[in-house]
Amino acid sequence: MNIFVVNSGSSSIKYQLFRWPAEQPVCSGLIERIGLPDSVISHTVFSAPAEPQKLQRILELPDHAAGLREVVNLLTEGEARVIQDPNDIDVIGHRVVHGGEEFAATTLVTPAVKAKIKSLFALAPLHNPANYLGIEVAEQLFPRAKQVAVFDTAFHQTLPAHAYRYALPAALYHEHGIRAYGFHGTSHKYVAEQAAAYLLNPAARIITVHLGNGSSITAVQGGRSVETSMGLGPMGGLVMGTRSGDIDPSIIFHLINQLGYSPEQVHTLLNKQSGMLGLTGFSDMRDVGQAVANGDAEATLALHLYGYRIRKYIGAYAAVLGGLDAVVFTAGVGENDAEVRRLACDGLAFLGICLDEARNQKRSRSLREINEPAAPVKVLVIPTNEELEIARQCVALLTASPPGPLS
Ligand SMILES: Nc1ncnc2c1ncn2[C@@H]1O[C@H](COP(=O)(O)OP(=O)(O)O)[C@@H](O)[C@H]1O
Ligand SMILES: CC(=O)OP(=O)(O)O
Ligand SMILES: [Mg+2]
Repeated sequence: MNIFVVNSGSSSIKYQLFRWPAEQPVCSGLIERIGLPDSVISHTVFSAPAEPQKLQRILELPDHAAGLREVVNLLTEGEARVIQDPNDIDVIGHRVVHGGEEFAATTLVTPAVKAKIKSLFALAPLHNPANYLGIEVAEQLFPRAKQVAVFDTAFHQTLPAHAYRYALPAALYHEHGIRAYGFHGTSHKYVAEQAAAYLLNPAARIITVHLGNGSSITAVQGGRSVETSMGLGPMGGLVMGTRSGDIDPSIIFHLINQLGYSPEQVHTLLNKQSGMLGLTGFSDMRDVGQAVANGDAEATLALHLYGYRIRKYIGAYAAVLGGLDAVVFTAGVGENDAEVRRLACDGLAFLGICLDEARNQKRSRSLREINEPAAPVKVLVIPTNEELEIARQCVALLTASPPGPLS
């Protein structure tokens, strides 16, 4: 069975092709800068034991449809070809960021599911429109494939009401669904399961720290999400690449009433111009690190603010869990940035979190422990793999109630 997983972002598409049941992908890739004249496709074909074959193309991809069409060409034509025809794809797994309260699990895409995803555009404006477009384009390009939606919010549907409700008039929840939903659930679930297996403890109390362009932190107990830092939409909580994370709501009214911002301008400010970009001029943590190395005082402050926010949440979530077995760092920043991990864990020895700086500095692409050997709490770096988790969930859905032969 060929499963193609699509993770459409606002300006990028990540993808992997799996020939199930092998969990090593046949190929994977990333399209960046969609909509700009110099879009970049980085495509890798895996053919172990040979070295992976990598190719990169810079071309103009005006939109996601053009991007996915180019991927289909790579899959079916030329030197990197891995399938004969788009009809060889049996299943497409789509990452969908916001699923509201409707979707606690992976689901087949139907017109009603698409309508629901569309109705949530306003709550996840950087993500759901791109996810929706990815589904529409995939339906055209792969007409024979089953389309499956895997929601970032699904893993967090286990949050208790005292965690997901806001202290607002109750009707806003009952009539309008205003509550915390939580995001990056596929990633938090994937790394929490890896950590529990590593600890040989399915009941483990784990804090998973997903630090990518968007960032969030989750408290997991016995494999279930019990608290998470993002709320109604993917804006609250930690400091991110371009999003502010937690702010006092009175700032919004000050911006509008005193400084003349329109609601749209505030929205753009908090989503696209804040976070590390707003503080330093750089949204990419590698650029921030370089600025810090060059002695930039604002960048140094921003990095401390970023680490401090994570530390504050780790303390809070240790209290939520009533103790702690492991802290897991994952995603682009969490997996690669030793200084961020050091700042996030600084001063937490009283909770049993003691980093071993030599282990923290080591680089590796697999699960590793970075705590002092005798420390009571494991601190782990675990590479996330949202695409693999999405493929697994597609298989689980389709084999639970098989609608017919799959391949
Ligand atoms: N070697 C590195 N050191 C520090 N940060 C890194 C490194 N590699 C990647 N990153 C960070 O990871 C971020 C992207 O993470 P990723 O998980 O791919 O995010 P997203 O899925 O949200 O695009 C980049 O913005 C960059 O800041
Ligand atoms: C939900 C979210 O913030 O996703 P990403 O990190 O991919 O932007
Ligand atoms: Mg991501």
